[in-house]
Amino acid sequence: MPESPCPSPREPSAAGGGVVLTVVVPMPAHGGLDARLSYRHPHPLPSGTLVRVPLGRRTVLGVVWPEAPDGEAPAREALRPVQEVLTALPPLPDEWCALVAFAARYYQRSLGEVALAALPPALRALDAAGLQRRLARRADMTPAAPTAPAPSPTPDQQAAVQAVAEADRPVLLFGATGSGKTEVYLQAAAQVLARDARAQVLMLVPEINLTPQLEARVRERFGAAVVTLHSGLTPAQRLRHWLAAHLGQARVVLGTRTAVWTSLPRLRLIVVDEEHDPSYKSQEGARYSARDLAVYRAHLLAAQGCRVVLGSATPALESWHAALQGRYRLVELSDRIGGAARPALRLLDMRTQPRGALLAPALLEAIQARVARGEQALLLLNRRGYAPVLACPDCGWTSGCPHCSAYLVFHKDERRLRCHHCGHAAAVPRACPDCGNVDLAPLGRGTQRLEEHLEQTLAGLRRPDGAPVRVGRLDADSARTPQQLQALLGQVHRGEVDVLVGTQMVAKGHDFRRITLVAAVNPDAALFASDWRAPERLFALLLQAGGRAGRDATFMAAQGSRAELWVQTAYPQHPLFAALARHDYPGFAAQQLEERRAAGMPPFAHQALLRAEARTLEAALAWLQLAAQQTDGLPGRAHVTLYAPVPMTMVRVAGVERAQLLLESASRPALQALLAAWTPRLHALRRAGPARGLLRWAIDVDPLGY
Ligand SMILES: Nc1ncnc2c1ncn2[C@@H]1O[C@H](COP(=O)(O)OP(=O)(O)OP(=O)(O)O)[C@@H](O)[C@H]1O
Ligand SMILES: [Zn+2]
Repeated sequence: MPESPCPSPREPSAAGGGVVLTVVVPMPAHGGLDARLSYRHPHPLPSGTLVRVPLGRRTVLGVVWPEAPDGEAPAREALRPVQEVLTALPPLPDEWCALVAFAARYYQRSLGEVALAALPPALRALDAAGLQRRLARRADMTPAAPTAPAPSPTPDQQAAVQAVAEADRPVLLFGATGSGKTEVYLQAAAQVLARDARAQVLMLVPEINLTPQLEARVRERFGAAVVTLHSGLTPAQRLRHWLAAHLGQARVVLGTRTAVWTSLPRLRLIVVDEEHDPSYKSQEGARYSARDLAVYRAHLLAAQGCRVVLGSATPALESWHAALQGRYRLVELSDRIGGAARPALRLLDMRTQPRGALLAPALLEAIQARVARGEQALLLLNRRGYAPVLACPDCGWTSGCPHCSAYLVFHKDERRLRCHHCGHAAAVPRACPDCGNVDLAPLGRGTQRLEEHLEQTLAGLRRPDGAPVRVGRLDADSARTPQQLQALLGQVHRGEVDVLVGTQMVAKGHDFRRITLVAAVNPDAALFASDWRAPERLFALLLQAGGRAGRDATFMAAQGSRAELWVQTAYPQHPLFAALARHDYPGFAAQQLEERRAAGMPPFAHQALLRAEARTLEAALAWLQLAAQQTDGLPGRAHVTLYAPVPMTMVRVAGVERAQLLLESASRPALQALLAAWTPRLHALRRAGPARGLLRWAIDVDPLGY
């Protein structure tokens, strides 16, 4: 990422009896202002101070801002007084302001939008009195002594912890699944906290509810000094946790993507677990990457000795490339804890299996044998529902969504057809709407169908204790609430479920101890998807899924069992599988990077998308065409390639047509210069209103998917 100077606090200028303050207010860039406004106040206030100021007829939360680095004067029309200063809170740290300023600039959003979205929503509604009451009510967070002792680190882990402490650049912790990366994060955190009685640690994870074990582990280790920040909290909880972090009482913040914005006055270590996970990239508002911002944040705090660790068994190719170039320090954990073997790959050539078989007979036998021995099996099928389409074999009717360019998925248990994109639901028709045929057939397979199939085929099978086999399913339907999810995960951990079927949710960092066999039922679609990141994603998914097998070396030895990853595919010769069989991420990455280099794709080029949504596809495309013309003569233009506007792969969602324009450049500064000059032109173009029917547009810098 490009560097940005930390803006220096502004010397307030005299105006009337007091001073003029620059305050950032919640305002989207569409107004043509950059969301910095001037207000009067009797005396100077440090930058980062939270204030309440009038904006139009409302009173809003604002942040006293350091003067713009270019000294450009903010709009002065509205020299109204600051209404209230939230003196109960210390100002937001300079580094926080610098992070927000950078993100607004880099992702082409208004400062006010980014700054206010980075604060807890409940804070926006509080006045000084309300805040005082909140603070008084807050329970005292006395840092409790750790409740669980740390295991003694392996030599590899010890070396990794030391490398983190000594690193002069971001660390990429590359370690196989189950190699003890989490333990490295915990020990590195413990070291930082022990060295400085006020130091704080930020741990980012892709998803908190899916891996409650991790939260439990962090809490066991650091006691009451831990707070979480994620979307599952109530607004009041979120505010309470945020305040604890901002006031320095929370020493460890464990959170998802949005937690990267937490105000942490003494941040000294940032961990990004499973750094390859696409959920670190926001898909709305400012489309930021929490991983990239974490790296930038540590860079802002380099002088204070803040470190950042990105960890994964399958790093994003961008991160891997940075490590190869030496921009990141590569630290490896080479073995699984306890010497557990990595799963052996078994490819099942589906071209030679009985036609229409959901599971190859050999795989079914293997599952039966394992369950009969008291082991667990995990089956990955990345489609929820019973069947992805309902079809009429007579006339060819298919269950299309009336609002989207997608099929309605057949959910057998509720007898409904559901669109997974817009939420549209309809009863299953009794007969074909086109020809009246009553024998409609589900096409393809989803997790519900696989679950049903397994329940039928395994019906006679017994576990070692004589009990019948239990099949469980983990997907967005079976785990609609956090409670359902917790209950299901608990059943798997306690061994009450023998065969677990699920979407990619089953592949995430679970530490299930008795799983010995993992199978990918139908991964082929991803091999040839139009998205050029698909192979990278599939490799990560399969390797991570396989990583759930055989994690407990003692259990494996006692069972005399061998961890296996089975993959059903019609393309067993695909090079991706050869690399997977060798557990060879570096080999896979080298081959992918070579392809990307040859094709001039990221990380060898930098991209941005202009997306447009409109009532008609023509309107969306026409607006993108106008937008493209606006790039004429802009700085950086000569070094940026503009592609023709195209419909998105999923062109229609919820009745809205979507199109996009890709910009690409070998030079990030050139692309940034162009975007910065282009954005105000686009706002002006929109205000002038030449494109009828346009609903929204947005720029996505470093997009992850098309
Ligand atoms: N030094 C150690 N001594 C004993 N047990 C350990 C040690 N380090 C880790 N473990 C245990 O080994 C298992 C795997 O470790 P951990 O969860 O840290 O791995 P990981 O690399 O984060 O895994 P994944 O990437 O698959 O989520 C856990 O049950 C953990 O408690
Ligand atoms: Zn739909």
